[in-house]
Amino acid sequence: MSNVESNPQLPAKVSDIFDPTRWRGVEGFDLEDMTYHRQVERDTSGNVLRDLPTVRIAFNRPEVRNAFRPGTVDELYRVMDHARMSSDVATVLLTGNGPSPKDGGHSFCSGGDQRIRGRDGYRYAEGETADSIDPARAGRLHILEVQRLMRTMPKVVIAVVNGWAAGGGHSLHVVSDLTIASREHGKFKQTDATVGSFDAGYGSALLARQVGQKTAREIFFLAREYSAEDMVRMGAVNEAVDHARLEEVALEYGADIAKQSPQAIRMLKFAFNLADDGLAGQQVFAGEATRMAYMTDEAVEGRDAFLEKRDPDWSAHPYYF
Ligand SMILES: CC(C)(COP(=O)(O)OP(=O)(O)OC[C@H]1O[C@@H](n2cnc3c(N)ncnc32)[C@H](O)[C@@H]1OP(=O)(O)O)[C@@H](O)C(=O)NCCC(=O)NCCSC(=O)c1cc(O)c2ccccc2c1O
Repeated sequence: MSNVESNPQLPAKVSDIFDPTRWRGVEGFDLEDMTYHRQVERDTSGNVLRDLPTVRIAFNRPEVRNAFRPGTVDELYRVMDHARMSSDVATVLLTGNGPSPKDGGHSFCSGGDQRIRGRDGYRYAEGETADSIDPARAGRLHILEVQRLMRTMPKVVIAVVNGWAAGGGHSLHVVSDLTIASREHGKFKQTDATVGSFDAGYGSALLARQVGQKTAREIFFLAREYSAEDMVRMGAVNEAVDHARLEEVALEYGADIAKQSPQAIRMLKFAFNLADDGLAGQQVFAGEATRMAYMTDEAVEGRDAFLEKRDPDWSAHPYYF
């Protein structure tokens, strides 16, 4: 065992391809269904030298193919929002821990936990099954709130599909900015209609933008299984990667993203979203345009003139064409 690997500060190995030397657990979260790690550089003894600009968010219910229940979604939203507000984070990797201790199956996410699905959405429950549902709390469909957060956060979200992406898990990969998938274990299946559900928002409409109308309808209407290579051919996955190298390659993506201008990345993400997101997309893009405007001397003159109770002097600011 090397010095690094014997360092007691290393986080637990939460997944088969998780390299504890590349990460530290993010403190301040009491997580049950998710894990949250920050990429770090360590010295030869394994001590953290500095944080690096990628975070790893992972579903941690491999025994049910990383299905999400309301508490899982609450945790996912909290850590995703923390990543959104961390100004030194450029890239979010969304993945699943595993494989399953029960049968060795690999999963990214298999969508809503069907055992606690009620007639009004997914129900909070003390235990794992329907008999422990909390009747005082309404059903939730708030994975859609997570989708909107992923879509509107000014960071690149990469789905790192290490196993099954099914149902609502499939939609999470669709809404991610980029997807890389395990060549051996990455499997895609849109099971919504099989269980009487339908993501009629990003999960279907955005998929049709990515793969075309006929193919998207095939994926939803037939609920067939597709490999990572199939999805690369269809245009929904950027790259199929050897399973053992999946997280390493995801970090290489993160390193390349971190070489680009943060401002350019967020303007590009919001520009890619704009047409499909309508006025809500325009609002997000326009907010960043306003931020850039505030950085100019021209906008400073407008503010200063107001505070100094005088007319603004625009003479130094031409009508550019
Ligand atoms: C993902 C699979 C194709 C994998 O098949 P495989 O044969 O490899 O594994 P098993 O089927 O044997 O599963 C092992 C183990 O895990 C349990 N499990 C798997 N998925 C779930 C799940 N989603 N919920 C509960 N439990 C699950 C399975 O029962 C086994 O348990 P054992 O006790 O028997 O060991 C396959 O598992 C599969 O098809 N899974 C179901 C996928 C699915 O239909 N997901 C739900 C789709 S609907 C949805 O996600 C959804 C959620 C929302 O919140 C929405 C909100 C708004 C709009 C739409 C929404 C939406 O569509």
